Amino acid sequence: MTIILASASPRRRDLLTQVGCDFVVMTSGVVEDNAQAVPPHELAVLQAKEKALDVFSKVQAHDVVIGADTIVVLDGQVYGKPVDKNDARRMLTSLAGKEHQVITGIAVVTAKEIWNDFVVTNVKIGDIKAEEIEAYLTTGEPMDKAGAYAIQGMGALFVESINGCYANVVGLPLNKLSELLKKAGVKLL
Ligand SMILES: Cc1cn([C@H]2C[C@H](O)[C@@H](COP(=O)(O)OP(=O)(O)OP(=O)(O)O)O2)c(=O)[nH]c1=O
Repeated sequence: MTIILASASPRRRDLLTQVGCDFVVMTSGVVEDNAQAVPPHELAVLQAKEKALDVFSKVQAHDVVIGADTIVVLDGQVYGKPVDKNDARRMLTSLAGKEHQVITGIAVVTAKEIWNDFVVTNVKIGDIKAEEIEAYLTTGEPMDKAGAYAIQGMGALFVESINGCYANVVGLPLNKLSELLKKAGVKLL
């Protein structure tokens, strides 16, 4: 049995490595569509499942595949990764001074069953000056992150408080993952 992380995200690799998991990475060919007409938590779960199932179709039947999808939700509106600098500017401007939700959908797929769930973390962004947004954009950090910020990077300068799982914001809710892996018969400890 091999544990396979169906993700191109370096953050997810780091988080899984942090908890001593022995795994390999295979990226899925799934194209995300955050405009689908389903509630945000369902969207995250749906896309996590799609990524995991796509990879599962290419591996051995006894393997275990983990997929995840992280989105930012502000007043019911879903923010994925920004398409360009203008999009990132728009996201950061609207997140400033408000609380939003970071939702990660997670799926663990085996030949027997698909276990899936999602985790919500509330994040309050403080007031940000326009010039700070411009300076942050020049770092390039926002571009591959949902909501255009990275709590684990310079984006931490904007985060006033969080309520909930930190790893969930970075892209992989480790406590929830452990719960799903146990159901699939995989123990990390
Ligand atoms: C909010 C936030 C998101 N992110 C990242 C985590 C995810 O990599 C990314 C959300 O995009 P995702 O579409 O969830 O993941 P991905 O495209 O990077 O990787 P894959 O689909 O192959 O698994 O945003 C941070 O790194 N820090 C943060 O604070």
